[in-house]
This record gives sequence, structure tokens and C-alpha cells, in this order.
Amino acid sequence: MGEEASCNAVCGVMEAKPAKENGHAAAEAVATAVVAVAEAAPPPVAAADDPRLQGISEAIRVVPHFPKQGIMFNDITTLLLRPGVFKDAVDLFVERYRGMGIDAVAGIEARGFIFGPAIALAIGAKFIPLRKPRKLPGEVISEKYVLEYGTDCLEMHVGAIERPGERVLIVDDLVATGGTLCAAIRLIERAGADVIECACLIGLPKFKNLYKLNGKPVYVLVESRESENGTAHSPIHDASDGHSNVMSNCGAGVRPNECRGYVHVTSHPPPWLHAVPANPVQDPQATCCHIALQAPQVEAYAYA
Ligand SMILES: O=P(O)(O)OC[C@H]1O[C@H](OP(=O)(O)OP(=O)(O)O)[C@H](O)[C@@H]1O
Ligand SMILES: Nc1ncnc2[nH]cnc12
Repeated sequence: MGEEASCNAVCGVMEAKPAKENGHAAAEAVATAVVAVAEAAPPPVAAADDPRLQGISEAIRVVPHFPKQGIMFNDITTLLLRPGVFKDAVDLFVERYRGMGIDAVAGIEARGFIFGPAIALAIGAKFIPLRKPRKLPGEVISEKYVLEYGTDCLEMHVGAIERPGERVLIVDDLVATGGTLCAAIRLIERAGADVIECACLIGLPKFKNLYKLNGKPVYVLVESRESENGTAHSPIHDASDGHSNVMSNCGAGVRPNECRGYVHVTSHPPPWLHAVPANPVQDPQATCCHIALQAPQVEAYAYA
């Protein structure tokens, strides 16, 4: 396991804040329990040597360039085809959260609905679906967030939290930027409950230093495999035409003629990627979007 695989401190941002430094993405398959904690949060016990983790890591398929160029998609449907491995994943969470006085498991649509209810039933907690917009029929509270490849919004029914101080575990399949989990944390806290921890099967190593989860620990079973054969992504674009190649990968609507600049998050930015003095996330008018190019060492945020 390389240095990148031992992500323990997750500090950084929400809402498309760029990282200071990203380093190279890990290319090896890694099976380890990773606990991502924000600053002062005490690290929960990790089960890094559990033999079930290797099977879980190997059962997750990595699909390059899905749903768009540059994204290495971690597909958990292949794990679901193997009931023993699926059960191992649920069991690992159940073993961790049983006896912790969890009142509710909040699962994030869609893939958090696959693991969350099984965990909730096993630990005797209620299940709260956090859904995408306009799916819940009752009164809702909403939180918008920025994804690795776009923007989205989560909603929760008013009344899902029934008393102040309920102890909530948030469950999803994967944490990448942490935007989704942070929106979920905000929803739960706005309803008056306490988020005890966030639990994900997979954490993307290339994002390990990019986010802060509002002081809440994140428990991750395995780091994502960046490619099937352990090699890096396909070569960098020929970026001789400057911004246009970058913008073609931009999923959040910052058009080239609107673009005021880029903030690179790489240690060795290509010359055409301009670092800018101002921090766009400190500008409330800025529209940020994350750009994942076809190389692990080149990432940036554009802002308009
Ligand atoms: O850490 P983040 O950058 O926020 O990304 C992680 C989120 O992205 C994926 O869901 P997606 O939004 O693709 O929705 P889906 O589960 O409905 O496919 C994944 O299941 C997480 O919920
Ligand atoms: N690389 C990835 N694979 C699967 N789901 C994701 N959600 C955000 N990034 C993802």
C-alpha cells in the first residue's frame, strides 16, 4: 500500500472548493478500511486487516470514462451479484455500528438505498431516505451540492427526525468530493439530529485531501481502484488550444467565454492551466465546477 492509500485526515472543502495539492492518484487496487476524519475528530477504529476487505475491493468494477470522459466509475453492481461479498460489506458496517445507540440510518439516493436499509434493520434503527429532488411527496427540506461531475440536490421529509438529538448514521456507496455527504449532514443537522458518522464502501484516493465533512468522521471500507490493471488513466489531452479542452470536460455549466480562470489542484500543472490569485470559493458570485481530465495528475476547478 502506497502513501496515497493511507488516507486518514480528510480536510478541505465543500461546495467545489479547490484543493491546494492533490498529488498523484493511486493506481493500485487497495483493500483497507479508511477512516477519514476532519481535523480534531478522534479517528474511529479501522479494520484494515480484515480479510473481507480484499474481496469487497475486488468485487467492485471500475468503468473508465463513465458517465463522462475522465471519470473512473466505481460500479458496485458487480459486488451485488456476489451475495457473500455483499453480505460481508453489510456485516462490516453492522459490526461497527451495532451497540452505538444509532436511532436512524439515513441512506443517500440511489446507491445508499442498497446498503442503508440492510444496516438499519440489523442494528434496530429506522431508515430515512435522502432523495433527489421532487421524489418525496410530503413537505421537505433541501440541500444543494456540487458533484465530481455536476450539481445536485438532496431532500428529506420534514418529520423524518422525530425528536431533537436523534443519533444518525449516514450511508452511501462512495465518497468522492464529499459534497453529497456534506449536504446530507447539513440536512440531518438542520432537522435537529446528531450525525454520528458517515459510512461508505468506497473512497476515491484522489480526493482524499480535498474535503472536510463538517467535523464528522467518515468510515470507508476500501479505497477505489483507479483502473482495472493498475495503470493510470489515458494520456493527457493535447491542450494546445488552451481552455477549450478543459471546458469540454466541465460538467457544471461554466462555458469557455464565461470562464474567469482556473485553480489547479495538481503539483505540476501544465502551462496552459492558469493558477489564479483569487480564491473563487470566497466569491459568492462565482460558479465553480470541478474538472476531471483524462489523467490523474491533472485536475482543476473552473469558475465563472
Ligand atoms: O462525494 P461526491 O463527489 O458528492 O460523490 C459521491 C456521490 O456520487 C454518487 O452518486 P450520484 O450523485 O452519481 O447519484 P446516483 O447514486 O443516483 O447514481 C455516489 O453514489 C455518491 O452519492
Ligand atoms: N468515480 C465515481 N464512481 C462512482 N460513483 C461516483 N460518484 C462520484 N464519483 C464517482
